[in-house]
Amino acid sequence: MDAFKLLTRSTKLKSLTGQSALTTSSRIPSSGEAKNPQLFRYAEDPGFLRDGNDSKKRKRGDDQSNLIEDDVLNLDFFSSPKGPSSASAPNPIASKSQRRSHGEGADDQDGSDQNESVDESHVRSLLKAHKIKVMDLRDHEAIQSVKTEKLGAKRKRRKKEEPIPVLSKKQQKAARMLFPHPLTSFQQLRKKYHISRRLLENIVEQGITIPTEVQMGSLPLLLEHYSSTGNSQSPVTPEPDLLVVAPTGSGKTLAFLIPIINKAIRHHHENPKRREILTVIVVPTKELAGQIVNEGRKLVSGTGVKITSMRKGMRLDCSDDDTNQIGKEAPLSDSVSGSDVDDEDDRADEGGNNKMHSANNSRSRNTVTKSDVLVTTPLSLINSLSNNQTKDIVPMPSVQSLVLDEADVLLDPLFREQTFGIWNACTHPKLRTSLWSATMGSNVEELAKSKIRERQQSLSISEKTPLIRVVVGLKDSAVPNVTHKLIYAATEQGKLLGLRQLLHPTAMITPLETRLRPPFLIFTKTIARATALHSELLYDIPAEAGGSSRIAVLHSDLPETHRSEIMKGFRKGEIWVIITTDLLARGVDFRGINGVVNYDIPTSSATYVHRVGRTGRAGREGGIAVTFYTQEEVPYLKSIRNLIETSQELGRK
Ligand SMILES: Nc1ncnc2c1ncn2[C@@H]1O[C@H](COP(=O)(O)OP(=O)(O)OP(=O)(O)O)[C@@H](O)[C@H]1O
Repeated sequence: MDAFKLLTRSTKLKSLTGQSALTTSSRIPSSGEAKNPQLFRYAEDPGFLRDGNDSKKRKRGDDQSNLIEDDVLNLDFFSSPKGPSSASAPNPIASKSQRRSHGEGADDQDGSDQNESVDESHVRSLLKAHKIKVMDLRDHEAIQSVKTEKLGAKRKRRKKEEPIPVLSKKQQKAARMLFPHPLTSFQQLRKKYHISRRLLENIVEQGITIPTEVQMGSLPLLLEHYSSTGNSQSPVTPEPDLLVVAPTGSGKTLAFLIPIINKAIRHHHENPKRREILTVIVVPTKELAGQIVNEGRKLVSGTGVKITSMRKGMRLDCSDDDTNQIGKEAPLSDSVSGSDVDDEDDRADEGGNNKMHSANNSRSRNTVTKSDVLVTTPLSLINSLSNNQTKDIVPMPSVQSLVLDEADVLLDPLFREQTFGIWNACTHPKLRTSLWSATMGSNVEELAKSKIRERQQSLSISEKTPLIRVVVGLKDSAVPNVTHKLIYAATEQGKLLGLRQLLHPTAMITPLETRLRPPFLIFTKTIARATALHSELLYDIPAEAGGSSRIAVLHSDLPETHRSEIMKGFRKGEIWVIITTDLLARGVDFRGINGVVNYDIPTSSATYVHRVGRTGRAGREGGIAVTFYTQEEVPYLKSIRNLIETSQELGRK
């Protein structure tokens, strides 16, 4: 009897278009990098752009542009009003003729490759094809006031007493849509945005050649203010605060690292004797912090920029006075003491990071970090700034960029107070904040908006900067390139049986599309269940194949060194299966993971999105997400099923 089939009333989800079971299993994430890391890559078919201009689609586009009245088109949240610099900063919503009259055409010919000579309709087609939506999130009043100012000035010329019309909601929505030129090649980073040559070399050296959608949409916004001269003394447009929602594995890390590293390189250039923390990146887990530092170190190689992860006992040197100079001993005080970080220790990978702390505990307690970029969990930094919460939080006046990665979790009640504490500690008047995640509810947007407003008021900052939102694909949806299986297991015993069949697939009874080849992750809802499942499966892998060493359990109760060892072992391919909790659900990037098993059903859609997003990264095809559920877990099924259908729909479009 086919026990597996008996237990598996597999839900009837439509299969992805053109994705047969055979192709799913013949090309799996562990078989290598995708040729193209983009998720919505049918955009590369030139026919698509032709289609994008066909009558049906054009009609939709025209509808949209029809909504944008002439006057609304004049709204330009980016450009500085006049001056030579504004000529070459492409106004994302100005008409072609307006841009020509501002001399933008000349810039196209001068500095950049042919992609930049694209006209506005092509820009819109590109953004649409790659499912990139950019929107100004400022309050209606702010938009209205820009509108009013512009209209007011115009009408003054026409007829003084004429009342200023109020924008309808529809018009306001249309006015908020922005169409910035997307980044179509990494070479543009240098040609157009003048990033450091070495930084570009470091990107290219990693074999990164095609920008992903989130990079296409967000990098121009974060770099545009230097696009004219390459000189930070004269930024041409205000750098915005940014909210980015883009699928898991779509390259958000690179999208926020490139601008902040470039900023640090400029800072060193302009202040050769000064090193201070310019950027704080806050993440929910130590695993993610370690990973970002590793990614960052590849990018900063040879640039003089230093990126460090926050460790227990580490003291920060946040002073912005001249005593904080490279090569000089930092001043000692209550919150700032000790010597500089040993580069050797500091350069280590995740395991090494911890090595320093455990092997040299007393020394690390006095460590000062004089890094340019600090990556930290909320609690580690708060503890460091408040002497383990025994004193007031020390401000960090030098920090100019605050990055909240997995922002929805960081603004969740669990972390919110700590995250806001860090945000408040960043007192630089020009602080820019960016929030990144694959899922972001509207409450997060509202929280971010009100925090930015509150901070500006409390620090009496009069400069009004744009708050821009970039969305790639559909907000809060799972990656479209993963095959989802919902498997009814009836009971706990049924789950175990089902899982064993994934571990030991038998051609006869395991459906082809459900075969899961290592490496993969198994998620449980609690540490206790993860531990129990690990004990249960420990001897399932035969000794000839490596036995119990191939399967590990990872959760937050384990010592940091142990956690790092497991992460390293998995990355090296020594460990094949990790049983874990939601500790590894977010941000962690193991490139060639073939699948994810939800041994316990996720209790929220966001958790589902992040867990299954550990596979199918950077455009890799063939990842599988298997979710077991028992009778008790049925109530959670509906939202997950809807989410899967939406993501499949997205993949088909
Ligand atoms: N342009 C690119 N070309 C090829 N690979 C890329 C590119 N950009 C990023 N990657 C790779 O894609 C993988 C996923 O990137 P990253 O971890 O930044 O995703 P993410 O969007 O932050 O995902 P998550 O939401 O899960 O945190 C990484 O291995 C990264 O090196």
